[in-house]
Amino acid sequence: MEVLGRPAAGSKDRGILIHELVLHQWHEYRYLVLLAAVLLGLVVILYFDWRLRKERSTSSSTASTPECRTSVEAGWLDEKPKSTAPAESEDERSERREPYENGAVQLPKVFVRPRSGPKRVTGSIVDKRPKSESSVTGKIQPLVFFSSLTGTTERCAQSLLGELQESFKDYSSTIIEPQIHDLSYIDYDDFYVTPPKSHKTDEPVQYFYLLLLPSYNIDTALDNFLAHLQETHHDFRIDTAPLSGLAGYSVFGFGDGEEWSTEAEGFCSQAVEVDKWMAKLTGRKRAYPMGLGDVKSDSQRRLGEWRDGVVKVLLDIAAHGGLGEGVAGSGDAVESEEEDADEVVKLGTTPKTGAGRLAKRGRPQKTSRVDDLEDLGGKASLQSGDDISSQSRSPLPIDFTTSSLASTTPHIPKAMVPASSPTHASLTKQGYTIIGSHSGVKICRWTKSALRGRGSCYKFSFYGIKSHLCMETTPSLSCSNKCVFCWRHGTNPTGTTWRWQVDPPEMIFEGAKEGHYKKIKMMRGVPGVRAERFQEAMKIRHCALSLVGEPIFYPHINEFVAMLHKERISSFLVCNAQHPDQLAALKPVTQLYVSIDASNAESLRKIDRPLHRDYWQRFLRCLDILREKRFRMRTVFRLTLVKGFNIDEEVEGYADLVARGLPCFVEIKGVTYCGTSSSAGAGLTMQNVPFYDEITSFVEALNAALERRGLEYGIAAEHAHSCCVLIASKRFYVEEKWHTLIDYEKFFERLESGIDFSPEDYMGPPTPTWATWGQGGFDPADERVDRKGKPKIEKVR
Ligand SMILES: Cc1cc2nc3c(=O)[nH]c(=O)nc-3n(C[C@H](O)[C@H](O)[C@H](O)COP(=O)(O)O)c2cc1C
Ligand code: SF4
Repeated sequence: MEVLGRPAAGSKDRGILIHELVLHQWHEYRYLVLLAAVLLGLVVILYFDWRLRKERSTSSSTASTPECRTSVEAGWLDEKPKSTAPAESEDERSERREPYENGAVQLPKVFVRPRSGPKRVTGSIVDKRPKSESSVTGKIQPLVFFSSLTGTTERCAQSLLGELQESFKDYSSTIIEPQIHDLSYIDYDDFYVTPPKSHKTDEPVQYFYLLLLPSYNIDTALDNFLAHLQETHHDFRIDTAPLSGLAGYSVFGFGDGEEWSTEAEGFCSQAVEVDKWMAKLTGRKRAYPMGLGDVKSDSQRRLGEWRDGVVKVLLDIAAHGGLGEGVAGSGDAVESEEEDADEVVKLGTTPKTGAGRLAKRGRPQKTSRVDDLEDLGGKASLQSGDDISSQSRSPLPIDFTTSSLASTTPHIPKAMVPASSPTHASLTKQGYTIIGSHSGVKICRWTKSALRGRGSCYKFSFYGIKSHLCMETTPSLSCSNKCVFCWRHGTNPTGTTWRWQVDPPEMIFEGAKEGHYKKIKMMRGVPGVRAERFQEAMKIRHCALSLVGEPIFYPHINEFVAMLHKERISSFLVCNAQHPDQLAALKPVTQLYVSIDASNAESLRKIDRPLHRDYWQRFLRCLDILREKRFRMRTVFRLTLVKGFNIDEEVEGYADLVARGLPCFVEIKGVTYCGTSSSAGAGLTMQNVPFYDEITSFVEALNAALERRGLEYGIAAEHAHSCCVLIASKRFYVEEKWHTLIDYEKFFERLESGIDFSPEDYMGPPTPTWATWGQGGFDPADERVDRKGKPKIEKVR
């Protein structure tokens, strides 16, 4: 082993020698080596720096997105060119910058210097909000919105408008004169889905909404507004904050502090809710805190304070181009946890969470869709005294097609028209008898006229219905339209879904008959009432389910109609073509109408002002359903002509609709002007009522258009006195004579037989000659009188 160790010892000595030599050299030259290394490093750094400068000055083609700009870089990019070119104006500069903001022009690539050590983040927070959200561009247009039932809020809104106009008159370069809108008469889609479009394309405008709202714990139009805000927020097709383009908004609520002393008890509860939804829809752009005023004490003072605050904010936005951080008193856009808490309900926590929270406010409690159904049925049975099994046997045909997940349907359904409500008072004043909580009955002027032997309405001339034997009623005072010609004086409840307590059909039927007979009896002492007619009138033979509202909206409409038929009362049911599912489920009635108020979607939107967004699809589906039903019951299109709305150039469109629905009859009628403030608010005046000549010209044109399409129709009858003409299918033209009358006895016989039957099976005798086209349509057995009761000579065309 020693022999082997020798060579190893020699090589070790050599290694030590080399090591010592290197060490010696290092000590000798170390300063020189270090100096050379430092110099080399400097040269390398200078080289890269030169390369970078050269690249910056020549490159113009590599991309960078605006989001990538740090504040320093942004400063560099926006720096004025150091050339000798003439100075740019601000407009020119903004024009030059605009393409960067659009991302249309590509910016020079920013060189990122490699760094050693931990990563350092520099620059300001990148604002990813849309431009419209973070700053105001162009002029500001304040819009005052109000809702009012008894006029208080309207008056305050009008004077606020004047004060705002005065405040901003010297700021016309930045603030456009404020405007006012009644929430009952605007199309929500125009203002509350996205902000309105500015008419002046050259001048960008941003809107500032000021909402003045009362609160009602009964159903009013405000419930629809709230439902619209909620549905818009939850609509999966649109952004959850589609109003973020507004410059800002603020709400002022009016309430009664004596009755509802605290917010928890419901003081200004609806204004509070609107404010909450507006915060969501605008992406939290509450520009000034909500104001609340007690109409019994401090509302004027509070409104004044709120107005001053809002004016300051508006001037501030106009001056600084945005809400900024420090608007006095506004705080954060979220004023309470409520706005977020609601999201929790939406995302699926138990409905009780939301219910408890909202109950605090004294407003309807949110619940799930399943709860809505069960509760509605359950409550209905409790209300009516029906047993639970009978309720569960007949589920309510509620229309959920437009209801959202977080429905506004109250947990405890409210009365549609409570006895204490202004709607009740208004309808009673108009002569309606309110039955239960959602139905009404009224005797019409033709019933009174027939009792006095002064003529029946067109239904006698066309179908053989004597007006004094006819009851006009509706099981639903609510409907899903806001027609410009509606008689309801704008106060009635409207809704896309049935969300009220449900009265049993027996109660409505008994109540309607009682109310009708009571009114007939009141005619006993009226001069001219004929004894025999009075006697006859004490047995109702016909029922027009058409008064106001939407009869098929009532969940038990089929049961109600069956009760009429059981007592051999014929049924004429008019619906507004907005509820196809209910229409499809409707069992035979004597005559089924759909209102055809326009020939195209745009015109229908203007005249019927439907609440359903898919109103036109619903309308067309109803026509298809009517077409299917045409061999099972008499089907009718009812056209109500309103001059300036739905007559001009619409003949061909109406003819197309007839071709689609193939109704047995088409009734064409001129609108009746009811002279209410609501019709005036809708832009309707006496000028919109067509003359009978205009009606007849339209009818002739429509008849010709049907003929051109090869459709077998003809003008069958007229009743000039009601401005009404009947076009009928040739199915009712037998042996050279129109047979538009109905054989009611045959109708009941067929119905009771349980065997399928068609309209021809209960076709009556020929239409009387005096009622046919060209004869005027006034029954010669009656006496025609003028408004003062003086005999009048019937003019025959
Ligand atoms: C039937 C009815 C219900 C009301 N409900 C409430 C309510 O729940 N909370 C509230 O603060 N005020 C309530 N009020 C008071 C009104 O909001 C208040 O009178 C308001 O000024 C009415 O405004 P308007 O005249 O513009 O319709 C109610 C008033 C009535 C007649
Ligand atoms: S459908 Fe009838 S009740 Fe409803 S708004 Fe139109 S006219 Fe009035």
